[in-house]
Amino acid sequence: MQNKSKAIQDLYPDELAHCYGCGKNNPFGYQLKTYLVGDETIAHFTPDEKFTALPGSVYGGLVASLLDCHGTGSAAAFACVAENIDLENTETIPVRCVTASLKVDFKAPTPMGTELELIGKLRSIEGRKIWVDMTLSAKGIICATGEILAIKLKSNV
Ligand SMILES: CCCCCCCC(=O)SCCNC(=O)CCNC(=O)[C@H](O)C(C)(C)COP(=O)(O)OP(=O)(O)OC[C@H]1O[C@@H](n2cnc3c(N)ncnc32)[C@H](O)[C@@H]1OP(=O)(O)O
Repeated sequence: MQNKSKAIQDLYPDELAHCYGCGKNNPFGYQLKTYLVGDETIAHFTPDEKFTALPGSVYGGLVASLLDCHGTGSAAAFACVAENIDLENTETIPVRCVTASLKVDFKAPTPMGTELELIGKLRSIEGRKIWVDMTLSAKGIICATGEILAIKLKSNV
């Protein structure tokens, strides 16, 4: 697999870049960015206090939504690699992945105001079904794990 200097979400065409979690064209959203590095994907996000659950820790819905968008971004990246799409030399990708299933396990409180690191690993690709395993960590401690089943849409709509 290849190293990637551009986020996979920045390769979505403009009309599909409004996702609240990861769309580069949504000024109100998180604009999460997933990078392919070797055979893994990586993303970072630093939550602020509006995402509070218990004082000092992050609301689980945010954790789930970060895993959701990192998962679909990772699935799109892994699908592109499997299809020999050269991510380094393209402006937009033809692959669209959406979440069919997302499982989150909360392992430890996710701290507020600390950069979170999301890592994705491809488990398998079977036709249009792409499974990705993920971790969300803070300062090297795994706060949550996620498993996503992303489905590659049939058309490019
Ligand atoms: C491009 C920018 C993307 C940004 C995305 C950001 C992340 C998101 O939040 S996406 C939004 C949340 N997700 C959605 O709204 C998706 C809603 N669901 C759907 O649209 C459809 O159910 C969809 C597209 C997932 C699948 O529909 P369709 O394309 O008709 O495929 P379908 O034939 O039903 O399923 C394909 C395969 O997946 C399997 N599958 C589908 N859903 C599930 C599920 N929940 N669990 C297990 N397997 C499933 C099916 O059994 C089938 O398997 P097989 O090929 O072996 O028979």
